[in-house]
Amino acid sequence: MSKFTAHFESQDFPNPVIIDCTASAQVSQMYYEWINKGIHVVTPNKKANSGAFDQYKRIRELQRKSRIHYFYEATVGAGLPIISTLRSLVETGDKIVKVEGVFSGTLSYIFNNFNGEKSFSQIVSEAKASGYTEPDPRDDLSGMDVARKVVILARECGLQLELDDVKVQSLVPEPLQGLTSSDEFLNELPNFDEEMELRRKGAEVSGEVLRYVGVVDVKTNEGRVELQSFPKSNALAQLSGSDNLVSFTTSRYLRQPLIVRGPGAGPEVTAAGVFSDLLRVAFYLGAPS
Ligand SMILES: NC(=O)C1=CN([C@@H]2O[C@H](COP(=O)(O)OP(=O)(O)OC[C@H]3O[C@@H](n4cnc5c(N)ncnc54)[C@H](OP(=O)(O)O)[C@@H]3O)[C@@H](O)[C@H]2O)C=CC1
Ligand SMILES: N[C@@H](CC=O)C(=O)O
Repeated sequence: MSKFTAHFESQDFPNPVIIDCTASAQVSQMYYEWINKGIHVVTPNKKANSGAFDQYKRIRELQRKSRIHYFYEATVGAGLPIISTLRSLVETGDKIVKVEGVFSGTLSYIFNNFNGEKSFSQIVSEAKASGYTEPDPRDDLSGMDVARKVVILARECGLQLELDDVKVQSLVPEPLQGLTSSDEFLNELPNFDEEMELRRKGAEVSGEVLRYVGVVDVKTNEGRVELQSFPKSNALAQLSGSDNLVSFTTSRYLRQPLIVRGPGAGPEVTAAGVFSDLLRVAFYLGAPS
């Protein structure tokens, strides 16, 4: 842990909460210790819940048997109520069949704006400047950020999925996969604009648009992340900005899935998601609502 060490003990404060707003796996490895010390944890960081299943299970079991809270609503959909919706479906006895849709604000923004007016690399830079991407945008373009969300949602559904089990279609051009820095990657990306433009035109000639989707299939115990083309009449084709659209097909919502849609990335909505979790901790601890 180079930059960060939590020095305080829980008894120094009446109800300590640590909010981890990094994307660091190292920081997320501290959660067990913090919860064990009586420190509540709130985070938009996906690393703990999409890391090794045993570690995740250890945290969840400790948190369940302690009176310590661990909230991570913003790990999927930023400020949108995705985790809480899924939880309330499961807790009220519904059976989840499938969770699918656009889970990435960055890739939504990119494909919602990739209409022939600007190059692919230009739109990637805009997504980064808008604060939608991960600290390293390759995490978005490689599909790993969506794959992590697929794992998080799958585990909420009761599956024991590991990140490696998710089939991922990466959008990082093969020759750029070995680059060490994200700056180098962004500098090289324009060289592959033509390749992406061909894919876009391929969908366009059939009257379709490209969308990057994630799927948790509970029946087959599978997760996948892929670029698909959709007719313009499809709800996914009508997204705008950084919209996420998450569709829950369940026993209760079988013919007509329950849908949550809205901006799914960016500093404001993410901060709101994290703040809402913090208020929930305070409320559960007895603060007036
Ligand atoms: N941006 C978004 O729309 C959303 C983001 N999230 C999640 O929120 C988290 C943060 O994302 P975002 O705010 O965009 O990323 P940023 O890169 O803007 O912020 C990350 C911050 O974490 C700090 N940091 C990194 N490692 C450490 C460490 N070991 N100790 C202390 N500080 C550290 C960085 O400091 P420094 O700059 O000094 O390196 C930086 O200030 C990620 O986990 C992301 O997945 C979730 C939902 C939406
Ligand atoms: N980079 C992510 C941020 C939220 O998780 C995204 O684009 O969705």
